[in-house]
Amino acid sequence: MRIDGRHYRTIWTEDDGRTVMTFDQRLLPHELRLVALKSLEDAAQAIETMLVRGAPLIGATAAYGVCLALRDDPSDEGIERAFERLIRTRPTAVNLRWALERMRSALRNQPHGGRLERAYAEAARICDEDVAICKAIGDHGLALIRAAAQRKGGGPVNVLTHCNAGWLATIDWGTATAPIYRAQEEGIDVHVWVDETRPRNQGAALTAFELGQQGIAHTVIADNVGGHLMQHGMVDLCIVGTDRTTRRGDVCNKIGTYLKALAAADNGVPFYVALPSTTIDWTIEDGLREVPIEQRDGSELTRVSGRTADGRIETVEITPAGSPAGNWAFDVTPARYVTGLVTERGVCPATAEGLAAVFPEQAES
Ligand SMILES: CSC[C@H](O)[C@@H](O)C(=O)COP(=O)(O)O
Repeated sequence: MRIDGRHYRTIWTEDDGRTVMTFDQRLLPHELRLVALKSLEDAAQAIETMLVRGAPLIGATAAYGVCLALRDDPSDEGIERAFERLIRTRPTAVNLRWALERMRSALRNQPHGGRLERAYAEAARICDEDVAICKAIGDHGLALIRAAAQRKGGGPVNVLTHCNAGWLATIDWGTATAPIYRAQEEGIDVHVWVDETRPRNQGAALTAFELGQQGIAHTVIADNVGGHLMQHGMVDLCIVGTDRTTRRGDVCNKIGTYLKALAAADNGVPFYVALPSTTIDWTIEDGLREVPIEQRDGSELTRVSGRTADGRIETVEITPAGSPAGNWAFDVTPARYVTGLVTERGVCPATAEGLAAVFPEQAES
């Protein structure tokens, strides 16, 4: 996707093909700062500090983190050390584990000599596949937006989204945003309600930024507005992403997603979740009991940052000193509130049978 007219992916290699480049998402939309990741520790800290974020991008960064680790130590122990360091960086997005396991099985039992090349090639394949997967999600989701446009028979299709499941969260295209970008290509009139997504404001900062850069009509709304808009017929469909979806279709996503799903169910608004197969955790069923929910520092809630009129980034306190803050970063939407899962192989019901029909080889393993 484009920033100031130039095409970027969110992660790429430069120079000798070994320096891993990304940009610091904590500074967007105010500054586009490119960052070179040069070591395992750089990659791990980029994930931990949310310099990069979003389930597929977390996975891809971890894959490159393994490559960077192998530059210092290509032994089996080196691979294990990298795995152990990276798996601890963030607990909820399952793409992290998926990417690390894939790297480990591509490298284990391979001669030490060619390991580094093999690692970089595998990480690049993970990225290329993610781009193709997101594009395919876009094609399948496009049919849903097209159908909404036909039902409506005029005026923009209003899509509500939460957090940033856009191209910044993936390698390119995004998951929830891919159908929107495809709709734009098809000339469908589309408008996006962008939940601000407190406390880190991924919607207000990142989704609004990327939609604006691609010329998509959008409006940023406070997190509590969506229900009101749905009651007044102002939302045609919701499309959100996910950090981990269980084999029976329970969806873990950014905190607040569940409340949007409840409001959508109460108002008969279709609620879709766009996801690559790499975000399905086939090892678990019950999202409420089995998905580890990240709890983050309360300061994310008690402080806000933004750019001042003279261009400085400032952080200010918004709560009384001493008030404790609870900061759960994700919640689980039970499958019964999900109208459909938009995957790279098509749209399916959020049920064990629905997912098994689309991914039979995974469901049986
Ligand atoms: C496609 S990324 C996963 C989600 O869709 C996204 O909404 C999300 O929750 C990302 O969380 P983050 O904490 O910013 O990494």
